[in-house]
Amino acid sequence: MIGHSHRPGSLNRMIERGVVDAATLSMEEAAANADFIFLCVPVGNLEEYLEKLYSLPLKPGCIITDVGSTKASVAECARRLSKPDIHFIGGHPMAGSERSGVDAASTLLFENAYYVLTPSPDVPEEAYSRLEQLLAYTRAQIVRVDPVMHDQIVGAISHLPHIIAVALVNQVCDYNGTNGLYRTLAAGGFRDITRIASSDPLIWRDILLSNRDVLLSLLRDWNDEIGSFIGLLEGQDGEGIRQAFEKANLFRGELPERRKGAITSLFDLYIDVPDTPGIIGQIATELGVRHINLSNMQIIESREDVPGVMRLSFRQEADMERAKEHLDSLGYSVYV
Ligand SMILES: NC(=O)C1=CN([C@@H]2O[C@H](COP(=O)(O)OP(=O)(O)OC[C@H]3O[C@@H](n4cnc5c(N)ncnc54)[C@H](O)[C@@H]3O)[C@@H](O)[C@H]2O)C=CC1
Ligand SMILES: O=C(O)C(=O)Cc1ccc(O)cc1
Repeated sequence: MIGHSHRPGSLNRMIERGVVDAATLSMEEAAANADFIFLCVPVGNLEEYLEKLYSLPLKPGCIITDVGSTKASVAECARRLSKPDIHFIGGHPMAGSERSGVDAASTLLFENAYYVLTPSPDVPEEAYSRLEQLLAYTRAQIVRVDPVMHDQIVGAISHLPHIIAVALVNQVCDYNGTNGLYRTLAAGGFRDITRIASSDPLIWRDILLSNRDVLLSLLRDWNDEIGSFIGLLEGQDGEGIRQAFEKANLFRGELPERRKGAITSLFDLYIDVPDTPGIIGQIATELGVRHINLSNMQIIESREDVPGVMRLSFRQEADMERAKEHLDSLGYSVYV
């Protein structure tokens, strides 16, 4: 497997982390003789990369795919460029995080996640199954979807929530300008539900612009939803509020529980610990020596001399379970 990046620093990190066998600054060199080419650049750079690739003498039968978060624009570009012996199959692994760069790479990232493929009708079944077989190594579940429908669905379940998270954080940030207590008290749950607001600004600029029409329509619907809450409050309509929560509870209760989705869930453990100096380091070391990957840790109540509750967040359920077992055995009170 050959990695290509335009940044020399990334090449060393790819090799050091064992993500690729060889790395090069030359796209031509990386693409020559490839059976599969994965484009993992921001959505706004996909077209320029596709154009460069289609102008090269690629291996006949080569499959080009991408991992971009929108699928309609790249599908349209590939349709325009199409060549008989080169097959483009758009892809979107629906897992990831707010982190970026090769240092965020993980072999388990796509395990049990949905991986959407959006082949155009003229892609031969033989080529589609070759890509499917390769992706089987990620242990993701492949789902075949039309690119336009993909953008509508992912717009609603991933892109719109990112906009809402950013708008919510920015609204509170503006209030905080007048009274710094907003930031202090926004610890905990507010931080959790707005995690995705920390996503990479340039990656998300491209995603939102690429899915602009879908998002404009979704945002108008969002305005209506918020407008209806304004109406309920203005009319002091308690029954309407109850019904809105009940409808949401019902639909949310039907969501698949422990499955990776377009927005990654974290698996949390809570431990009763005294808030003493060094406690965070002590627990992190315990988990580190057992190679248990921790995503985040936080003391929720941190007044001096009062027992604190520490929250440990894991990206993998298995890591959370191993951590619980180990910390239990050390005598900590651990809650899921
Ligand atoms: N972050 C996530 O969780 C997910 C991201 N995606 C998609 O994956 C793609 C890559 O995103 P991430 O891996 O998050 O970002 P990343 O920042 O880790 O990777 C982007 C790569 O593109 C390179 N790059 C940036 N600007 C470039 C330019 N002008 N020309 C050439 N290369 C350039 C960067 O050097 C970097 O190697 C995006 O299309 C994104 O929509 C898809 C699923 C999940
Ligand atoms: O941080 C998260 O949970 C994400 O939302 C990750 C993500 C980002 C972009 C995608 O197209 C899919 C998943």
